[in-house]
Amino acid sequence: MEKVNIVIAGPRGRMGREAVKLVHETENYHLAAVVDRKNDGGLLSDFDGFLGLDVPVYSNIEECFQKTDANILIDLTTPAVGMFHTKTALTYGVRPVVGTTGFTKEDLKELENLCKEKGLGCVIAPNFAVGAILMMKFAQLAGKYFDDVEIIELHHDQKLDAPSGTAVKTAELIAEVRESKQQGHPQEEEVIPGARGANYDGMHIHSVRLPGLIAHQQVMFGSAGQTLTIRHDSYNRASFMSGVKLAVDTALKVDTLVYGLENIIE
Ligand SMILES: NC(=O)C1=CN([C@@H]2O[C@H](COP(=O)(O)OP(=O)(O)OC[C@H]3O[C@@H](n4cnc5c(N)ncnc54)[C@H](O)[C@@H]3O)[C@@H](O)[C@H]2O)C=CC1
Ligand SMILES: O=C(O)C1=N[C@H](C(=O)O)C[C@H](O)C1
Repeated sequence: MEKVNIVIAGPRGRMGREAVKLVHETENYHLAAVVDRKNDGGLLSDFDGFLGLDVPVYSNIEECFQKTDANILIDLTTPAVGMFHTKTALTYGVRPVVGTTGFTKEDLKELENLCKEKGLGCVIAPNFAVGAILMMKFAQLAGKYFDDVEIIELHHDQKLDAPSGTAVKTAELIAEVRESKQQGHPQEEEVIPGARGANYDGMHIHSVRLPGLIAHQQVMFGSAGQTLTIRHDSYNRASFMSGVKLAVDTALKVDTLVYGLENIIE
């Protein structure tokens, strides 16, 4: 079987390191190159923790795609560069699998059009963990029966974006099935600005950042005399890797943008 040539952007990050391991250990995958801000022209094995991985490092993603026969880009970088990397990949005929969060609705529309134009698959997954996908699906189901919901997402304190991509996606999924509603007392006032969190179509999203946490989310529904809480916890980044593999295999098969693994997991 021919191997899938994969480029990873952000290989030394918390997620990138796990993704390197996944690609290295998967029989039909080949780590063709990495994109890193450091060590342009060197090898991944020059960095600590990548012994034996003599994979070329590029700092310029365009140069990487010009010199590498890549099928897939796995992007695990930052909101600031994720969009540029994804667009560049599609321009070079490379199918992106994007874990990086912080994409706007406009970004997604632009990428959807670019995928159509190029006839290429792309998977953007705000969360790769199967349990988190189920948590979002269960929350969407509960959203049909409860009008009031608060989303509390909890992450490590090195996270750049708030609210998390998962929290935004959860709110989007609930908004698809719920009548729009401004929650809480109509005259409620924030004594300290931000106390009620972010507002998505009347739902409130609260972002907790603490050292010691990894990635967690609780979706709380309430109605007269009852609450329902749906919670998911990722205790390590390995929890995301089966979803990354599913996303790679899907991006190779489809010719459109897939936003969210809930569209793949039935
Ligand atoms: N979809 C999912 O299931 C998950 C998504 N994430 C998202 O993935 C992204 C990465 O998360 P972490 O690994 O925790 O962050 P991290 O900060 O540990 O890693 C990011 C890496 O990107 C690198 N980077 C930044 N700019 C770059 C550039 N121009 N070219 C190449 N590399 C560049 C940094 O040097 C760093 O090594 C974030 O957006 C996060 O929200 C994180 C966990 C799970
Ligand atoms: O930055 C993280 O760590 C995570 N980011 C994703 C998000 O923004 O939802 C997925 C997961 O929650 C971990």
